[in-house]
Amino acid sequence: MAPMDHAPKRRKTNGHRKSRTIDIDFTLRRLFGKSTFRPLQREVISAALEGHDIFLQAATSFGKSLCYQLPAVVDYGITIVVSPLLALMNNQVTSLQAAGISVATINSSTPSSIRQAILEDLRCGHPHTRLLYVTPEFCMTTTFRKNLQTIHEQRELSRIAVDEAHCISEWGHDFRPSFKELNYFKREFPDVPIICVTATATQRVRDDIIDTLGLNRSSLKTFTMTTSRPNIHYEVRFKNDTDDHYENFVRWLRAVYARRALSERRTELEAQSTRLSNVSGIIYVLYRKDCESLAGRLVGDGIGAKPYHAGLTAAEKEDHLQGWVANQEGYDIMVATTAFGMGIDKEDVRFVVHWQMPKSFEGYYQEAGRAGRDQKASVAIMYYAREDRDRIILLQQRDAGKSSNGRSAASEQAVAARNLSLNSLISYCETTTKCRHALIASYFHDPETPPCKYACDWHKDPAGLFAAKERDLCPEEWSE
Ligand SMILES: Nc1ncnc2c1ncn2[C@@H]1O[C@H](COP(=O)(O)OP(=O)(O)OP(=O)(O)O)[C@@H](O)[C@H]1O
Repeated sequence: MAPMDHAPKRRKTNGHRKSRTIDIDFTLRRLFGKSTFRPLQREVISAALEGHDIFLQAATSFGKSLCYQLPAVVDYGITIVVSPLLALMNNQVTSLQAAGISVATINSSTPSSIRQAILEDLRCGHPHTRLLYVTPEFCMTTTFRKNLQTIHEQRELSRIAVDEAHCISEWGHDFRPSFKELNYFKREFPDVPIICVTATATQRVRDDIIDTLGLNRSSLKTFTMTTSRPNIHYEVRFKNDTDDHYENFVRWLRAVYARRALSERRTELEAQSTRLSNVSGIIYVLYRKDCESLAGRLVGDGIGAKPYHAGLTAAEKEDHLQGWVANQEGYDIMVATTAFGMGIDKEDVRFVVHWQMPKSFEGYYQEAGRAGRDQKASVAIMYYAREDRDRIILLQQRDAGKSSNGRSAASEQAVAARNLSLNSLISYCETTTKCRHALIASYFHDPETPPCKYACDWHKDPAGLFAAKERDLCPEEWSE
């Protein structure tokens, strides 16, 4: 059954965006259940409703999705949301449907009967659907493009939203070639505004996205916010290949449990019927085999953990994900390969651990950003070993070497950008003289250094950090 559509009635604009009074505060409260806008959300939404192309860059968990979802429900017609993440599409569709908004997705997991029903809705040119989430690959199909033509002729194509827009750029860390084809939208529908959102884009990536999509720079509104996540406590823990950092992690986790067991906190948790061990977290590992073995080891020690990687069956993945999202006993920690959790809006992730350093600065920031989306205090710990660093450098060099024959200048630059990102992350790990929040802000060229109220290892104990590095890392001459 189609969900009830509580959104205000659509108004056609005969091709012109009339300035009209829309009570976006009312919609925010009634449909999205939020009492106030976060800083800048109102400005972005107003600019979208005025018909501007928009580039929005803001920290993880800022609330970027609302900036295209709210205009979609108060405006006329349909908004097409292009996203590279299946989880994001499914997660957003579920929560918007629960709010009574007419929303749909076509992706590889959409059953064919539902896909047909959605395409039927589009074919008429006056779709009932307000937001349609699709992959960049689907945007290239002839049927979809034909449907879009019809909708556009009926003046019902409201706007295009591109989520995780850094994927468009060859210099972005998640580059997907099919994203390059998204220039189709401005070519075919120059009057339809585009809003792109991302948490991670350097100036160069930003320029590349704007050029690739063919956005009009003179009318483009760019909003770049700080990348700062003040509620995340960033920490680097040093190790070397001879250390098994498992004990170090379990000790830390048990100390967290112990703090929750202190009388006042315990009473509070009991009143909320929350388990003492319900400290939700993600451990990112680089290799699939580590997923299984680490999850198994944690379970052996009585800690609820599940693996999540591409080798699991769809049913296993679904079970592990749902159990984790619902804070079920036995599912507290997801041990996952990279990128797990992107697009999944689980608010109460209290910690993110990188079992090894990841491959890029942006990837690290995005993954650590899964923590504390409810704005409450959370922890991001990275275990750093110079041996891991060297293995990753080697892998990167091999990958670059494989594609070096006949490489274009642009690809050369992309390789250079990846090296820069990795080197910056190495430098972040090796630095023991600066605030972690400041280092992150500096990588993303934030105009201001964010305040840090003892929310990083350096601010908390600079001497201890320095001593740990000296003591625990393998000396440089051994790590060659
Ligand atoms: N004005 C608001 N008031 C309260 N909560 C909000 C508001 N806007 C968004 N949120 C909530 O903030 C959380 C994060 O929003 P969203 O998923 O859009 O993040 P994002 O900016 O896309 O982050 P990421 O890049 O990490 O995916 C969601 O739970 C959302 O409901």
